[in-house]
Order: sequence, then structure tokens, then C-alpha cells
Amino acid sequence: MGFFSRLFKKKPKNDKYQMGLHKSRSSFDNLKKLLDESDTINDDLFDAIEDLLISADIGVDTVLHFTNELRNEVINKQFENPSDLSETIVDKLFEIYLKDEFVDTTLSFTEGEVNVFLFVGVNGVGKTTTIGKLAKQYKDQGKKVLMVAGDTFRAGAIEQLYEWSKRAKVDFYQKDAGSDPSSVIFEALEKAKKETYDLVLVDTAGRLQNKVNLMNELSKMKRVIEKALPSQPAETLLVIDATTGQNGMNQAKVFNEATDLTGIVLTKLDGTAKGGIVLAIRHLYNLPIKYVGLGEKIDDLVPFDIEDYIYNLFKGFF
Ligand SMILES: Nc1nc2c(ncn2[C@@H]2O[C@H](COP(=O)(O)OP(=O)(O)OP(=O)(O)O)[C@@H](O)[C@H]2O)c(=O)[nH]1
Repeated sequence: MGFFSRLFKKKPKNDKYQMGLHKSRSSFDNLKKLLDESDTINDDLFDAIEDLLISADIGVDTVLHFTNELRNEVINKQFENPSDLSETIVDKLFEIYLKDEFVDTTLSFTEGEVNVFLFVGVNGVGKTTTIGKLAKQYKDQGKKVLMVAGDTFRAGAIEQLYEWSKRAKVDFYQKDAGSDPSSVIFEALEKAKKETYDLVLVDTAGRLQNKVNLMNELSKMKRVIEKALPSQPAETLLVIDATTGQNGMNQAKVFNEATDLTGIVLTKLDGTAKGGIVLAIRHLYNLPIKYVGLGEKIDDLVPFDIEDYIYNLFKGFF
């Protein structure tokens, strides 16, 4: 049984995706309309499918790979009617994500240890907001959580993180603005070890991926964590703003080189019609998307679930 048939027999697990993906869904509704309104499967139809998927930010390389596979399926299964393609399109997009292997999207967390999650990314992508939202989730599970203000650079960043710590009702560690972020992290980890915290969430200043000295600073922060706690950081998460489209792809490449990422948090999926970036990231960089941001409120961060994601993009197909 194909992925398509299995998926649409089940109910989605998390209904937050339904609202959060409503903009992206419109691109895929247009794809359905195109299949319904076309009479034959020909090159024009394939061109139009490519255009639609590229406009949903799946990425040119990924789309071309996908349409090649789709053309082969049309020949193998001798499809004649464009509407026959619906199931195969969903199945093939799912295969691009899965690549024949299980993708572990859970955050790595060991009970009884000080776990450290380091958040990196360019300016304004939602690092601080994501830390606030995650802090609440772990706090709700009874964990002792410390937020660390490693962004000592941007005016207001420390206060902003502090506000989130109050909202999530977790502890907060800061030094003065302008302090060396690595020394803030080092001291915060000393505190975390002494006071047996379960989880330390480290915010970092937003930085452009082409600023070499700032990328080196990130590598240094990571070394400081590794020295203080040899099995940490458990997670180094790149936060990407889904609305920035293909620039996010470049960020994934460069940040991965500097810090050896363990995964991605994709924010602001609710604000874009280009939700296809999930597939492009997976196809090109093999980095798991672990969480997605689907709104600005504290509860609008959910674990990434490929089935809920595809279900809600392709709802209009059924
Ligand atoms: N709609 C929506 N907005 C979000 C989401 N995540 C974050 N935001 C908003 O994005 C804006 C920037 O978020 P921040 O958390 O300040 O971003 P940052 O990466 O810490 O920014 P810098 O410290 O400047 O690097 C804020 O207005 C957030 O409310 C999301 O999932 N959906």
C-alpha cells in the first residue's frame, strides 16, 4: 500500500498543523486544480507542475529530481489521465523526505544529566521565541530548566529572553550586555551542574552566515560547552525562518559546517505559502527538521511530523 492510501485512512495527530499550514496549502490546492483541469499528461503539464512546486519553495534541484521520478512512474504505470497522478505525487514527495530510512525527529534528552541545547541562526528568525516555547514544554513535563542569555550583542536581547523565562516560569542566567558569550555560557554551565538542572537552553546572537569571525565565535561556544560537559550539547539547532525561502538552504549549509548541527527548527510556517522548504532541506542536506513554529504564541511550537505535514498540505486532494 502506498503512503498516500495509508495516510488518508488515519486522522492527523496534531490539529495545530491545519491552521498553521493554511497558506502553504493554497499552493497544493492549485496543483490539484491543475490536474483536474488538464486533459492529457504531456510536457506542458509537467512544466506547470514544476512551476507550482518551485513556487512552493521545494527548490529547483529537488523539484527536477521529483518530476523525473514522476515521469518514470507515468511510463511504468501507463497513466493516461492527469487526475491519476494525485496519489503518485503524494507518494513520491513522501519518498523524497524519507529516503528509505527512518528519520529521528525527537530531541535528544537524557534523564539525570544536564542536557544542553544550543540555538543558532541569522537575525530575527525566532531563536528567542523558540527557546521560550520549548522551555514551557519541558517545564510542563516537570524538568528543571535554565535559560542562558548568550546573545550579549543586540540591545534588548537579554530582556527579551528574560520575559520569555517569566512566561515559561523557568530560571534565567545573564551577564552584562557586551560580555563574551562563551564566558556567559561557561558560568551558566557551572551553575547548572552545581544545581542539577535537567536542561539548559542557550540563546545566541543572530549572525549572518557569511561573517567568518561570528561563525568562529559560534564554534568557540560549542567547544566551551563540550569542555564543561563532554557529552553536550545534546542538540545544536539551527533556527530557520520558513518565509525566507531558499536563503534558508544556504544557512543550513554554512551553519552546519561551523557547528555540526543536529537538527533544524523551522519557524513561521504559518506565515508562508512556501512550506515546501521542508522537503528541500531534507533532500539536499539530510538534516532532520525537529520542530516547527506555527504561530507566535507560547503553545505554537510542535514536534515536526511528516505525516501531519503532508496530510495538511494535500488535504485538498481528497
Ligand atoms: N508567525 C510566527 N511568528 C514567529 C514564529 N516564531 C517567531 N516568530 C516571531 O518572529 C519575530 C522574531 O523572533 P525572535 O525570537 O526575536 O528572533 P531571534 O532569532 O531571537 O532574533 P535575533 O535575536 O534578532 O537574532 C518575533 O516577532 C516572533 O514573535 C512562528 O512560528 N510564527
